Amino acid sequence: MKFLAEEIEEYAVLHTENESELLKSLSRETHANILNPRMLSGHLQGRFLSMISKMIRPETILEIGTYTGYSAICLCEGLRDGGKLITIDVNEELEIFTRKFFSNSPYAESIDYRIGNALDIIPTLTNTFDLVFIDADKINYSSYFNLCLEKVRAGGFLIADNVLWSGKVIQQTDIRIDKDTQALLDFNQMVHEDNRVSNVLIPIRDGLMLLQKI
Ligand SMILES: C[S@@+](CC[C@H](N)C(=O)[O-])C[C@H]1O[C@@H](n2cnc3c(N)ncnc32)[C@H](O)[C@@H]1O
Repeated sequence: MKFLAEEIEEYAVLHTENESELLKSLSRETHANILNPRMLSGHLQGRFLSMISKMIRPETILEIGTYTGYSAICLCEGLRDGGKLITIDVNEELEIFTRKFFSNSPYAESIDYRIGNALDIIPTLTNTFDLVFIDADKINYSSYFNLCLEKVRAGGFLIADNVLWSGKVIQQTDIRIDKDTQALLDFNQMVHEDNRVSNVLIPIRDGLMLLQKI
């Protein structure tokens, strides 16, 4: 399900800041060479993440689900001088491709790229985060939220991607609900009811849940 009419999305992109040349070539090369390129955040969402990061001016960001690094580079655009982004991905096959773009970006020194299962790595992190971006396996969204919340400073933010899951979150209940959809339904309900955070579900691209720790 598309949430925006195609013409409206095109108009929104046309009236949104351009991607950098680096992001354009990252997107092009991901589409040409890497499986599942639709996982990449893309122009409109990428500019949105960049803008959010520039509003927060984070010192420390955690990203769960690097893929080829598009959203990581967008989020780095708002980092304070000397700030750091830790990004985690379990897929080691993406490492060479992704590291090349990180090295060629202005944020080479700011990005700490870790290969491994986020469920194992997050508990080892001793940082306090200003911003967390959750964009990995949907089945573990609630676990990522629970693992990360204690590491987010009061007033800090979490963003979870794909929370509308192509509209499957509102599908008829007589159709069998798959595990990913159920995990997102549970996540959306859980954070909505959690009084430690305030939340807004933004229907951009595949749905972003924006959360602020109270
Ligand atoms: C949707 S993609 C991320 C897209 C990226 N954030 C962007 O916007 O360009 C999801 C990524 O999560 C990774 N992933 C899935 N399960 C994971 C896990 N348990 N730990 C770490 N990464 C995981 C996948 O390998 C995949 O690259």
